[in-house]
Amino acid sequence: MTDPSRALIAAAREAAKHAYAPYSNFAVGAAVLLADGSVVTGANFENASYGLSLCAETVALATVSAQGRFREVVAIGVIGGRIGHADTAPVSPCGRCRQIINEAAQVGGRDLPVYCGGAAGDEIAEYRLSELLPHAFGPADLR
Ligand SMILES: O=c1ccn([C@H]2C[C@H](O)[C@@H](CO)O2)c(=O)[nH]1
Repeated sequence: MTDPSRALIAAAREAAKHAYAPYSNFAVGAAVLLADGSVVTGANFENASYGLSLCAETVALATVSAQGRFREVVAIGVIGGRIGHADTAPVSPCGRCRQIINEAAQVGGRDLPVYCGGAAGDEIAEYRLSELLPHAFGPADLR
């Protein structure tokens, strides 16, 4: 497969248009690439009870799971930035999302590439999940 980073960042930016982020005013989009080439997206979903807010990566991966496709994840793109600004600094997944991405990585048997971008601009930072979450706790620990 050709490098999917640009397509995933573009899909994540499209998804971020649907962020529900009236409290932080920070819109995040995530795009999950599946093995057959299809892409599932999500955006952050905030709540008046702030701590209940869900991140874009979590929303996207829960949607993938609800489609019965959690084992098929091959890469993830994430973007974020302040609403109404063209922020270019790449946003990388929060700690909780790294743990959730790790679940997909472990059940799918892939050290998932995570592409990080800003709301605008060409900069893409590329990581592997094992770099973002070394020595992770995961399914193997429960065996
Ligand atoms: O990896 C991240 C980090 C933050 N957010 C959201 C949570 C909150 O709605 C807003 C500001 O933290 O960004 C995500 O969606 N993903």
